[in-house]
Amino acid sequence: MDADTPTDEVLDELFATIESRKADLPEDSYTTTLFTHEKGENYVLEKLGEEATETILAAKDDDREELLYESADLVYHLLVVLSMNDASLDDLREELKTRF
Ligand SMILES: N=c1c2ncn([C@@H]3O[C@H](COP(=O)(O)OP(=O)(O)OP(=O)(O)O)[C@@H](O)[C@H]3O)c2ncn1[C@@H]1O[C@H](COP(=O)(O)O)[C@@H](O)[C@H]1O
Repeated sequence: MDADTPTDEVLDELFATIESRKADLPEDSYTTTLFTHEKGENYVLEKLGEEATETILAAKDDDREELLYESADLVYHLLVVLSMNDASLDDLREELKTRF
């Protein structure tokens, strides 16, 4: 693995950014719009479902590039849902580790 290969730190950095957005709610932030939407958590859950559907369609189309794009959207929205429910990326890691 060369120095440019992303590591799991990418997820840590992303989750830290999401948590920062939740705390500060800066303007001009898509993440802020998710935390403050008038429909509340339901809006983010709808987006999560949309991204899951888009990921499924990309996989069915055998479109690797699109699959990765939509998978990234899906992971991002899932991390927002975890943050909204006061769960962390480490909590998810712990749950996954129990399944080894
Ligand atoms: N990883 C993401 C990320 N992935 C997806 N998205 C947003 O999620 C939205 C997805 O909605 P849509 O699917 O409708 O948009 P789309 O993907 O362009 O369109 P489709 O082709 O998928 O239909 C888009 O507006 C994307 O910009 C993200 N927004 C932010 N991040 C990360 O969060 C950080 C903070 O972002 P801000 O809060 O906006 O500063 C950024 O630096 C990124 O690291």
